[in-house]
Amino acid sequence: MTDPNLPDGARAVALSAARLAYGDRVLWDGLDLDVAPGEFVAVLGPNGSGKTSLMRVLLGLQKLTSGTVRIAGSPPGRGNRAVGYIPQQRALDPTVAVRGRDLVGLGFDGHRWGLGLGGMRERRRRVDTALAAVGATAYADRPVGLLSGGEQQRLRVAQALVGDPRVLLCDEPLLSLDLAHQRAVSTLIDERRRATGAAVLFVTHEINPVLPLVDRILYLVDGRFRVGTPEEVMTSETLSSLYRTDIAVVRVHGQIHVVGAHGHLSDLCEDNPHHHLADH
Ligand SMILES: Nc1ncnc2c1ncn2[C@@H]1O[C@H](COP(=O)(O)OP(=O)(O)OP(=O)(O)O)[C@@H](O)[C@H]1O
Repeated sequence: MTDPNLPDGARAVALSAARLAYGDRVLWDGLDLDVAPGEFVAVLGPNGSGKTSLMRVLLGLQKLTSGTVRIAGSPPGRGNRAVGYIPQQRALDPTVAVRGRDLVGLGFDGHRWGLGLGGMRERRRRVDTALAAVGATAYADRPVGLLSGGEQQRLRVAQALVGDPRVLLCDEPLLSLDLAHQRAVSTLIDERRRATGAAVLFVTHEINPVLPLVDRILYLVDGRFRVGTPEEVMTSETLSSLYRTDIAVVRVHGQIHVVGAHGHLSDLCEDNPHHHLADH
């Protein structure tokens, strides 16, 4: 938990009394969330509960209906370079001819190095390092449209990391990656937050692949939410109260399984990784 006496700039993310509504539809209200540097917060919830909308608020693409939001002490938006973003996976059109290396370079542009010779050299060095970190060096010069979904996703991770963000927003970044690359990408994100103190907000439908990394969970359901450690949030009592129905949370071999009493909770999805493919 963040020290309440910390100044705003010492918090990676500070949401206070945040409310987001589209017309009559309230996605969340009274949301207070301080994320400390280096903290890993998983954002969970069924389809439509407002996880991506939260990312959009933190990116400055969506205004809060009321309340305040600060990223590293400043308002979110284009001028705030503290944020790296790994968007939801969407396959790129095969005709996209931009090279992976250039895609990653976009994540660096606008940073403090300028375009002088030294800046260009630094840019190249950083891009090479980021490409190597995600294992994408071998295909960095190929057109991204021709790469597989998993290869494209690894480039997006490199793009988000190349600018050394203080906050890393990840919207289901493991989707479409095979198990080995899921591990590689989660390890990379984890190493980065430990090395640089970047805070991580990680939207996911599947908590188990990242459970060992998670400090706290923000669980959103139908306008209600709970923030706490996995031990506090992932309990039958808390989830039953959030979903307003009987839910059993079972821990098996260090994994968490969520079972709805009437089998209608596929949206919970820890046991059903396929549901969201239909939505995006
Ligand atoms: N600009 C908008 N105007 C009106 N409604 C919107 C807008 N953006 C999102 N919504 C609605 O807000 C709700 C939350 O959407 P959001 O994408 O944040 O959910 P999510 O939790 O990320 O869902 P999923 O798990 O399906 O990705 C949805 O019902 C969506 O239709």
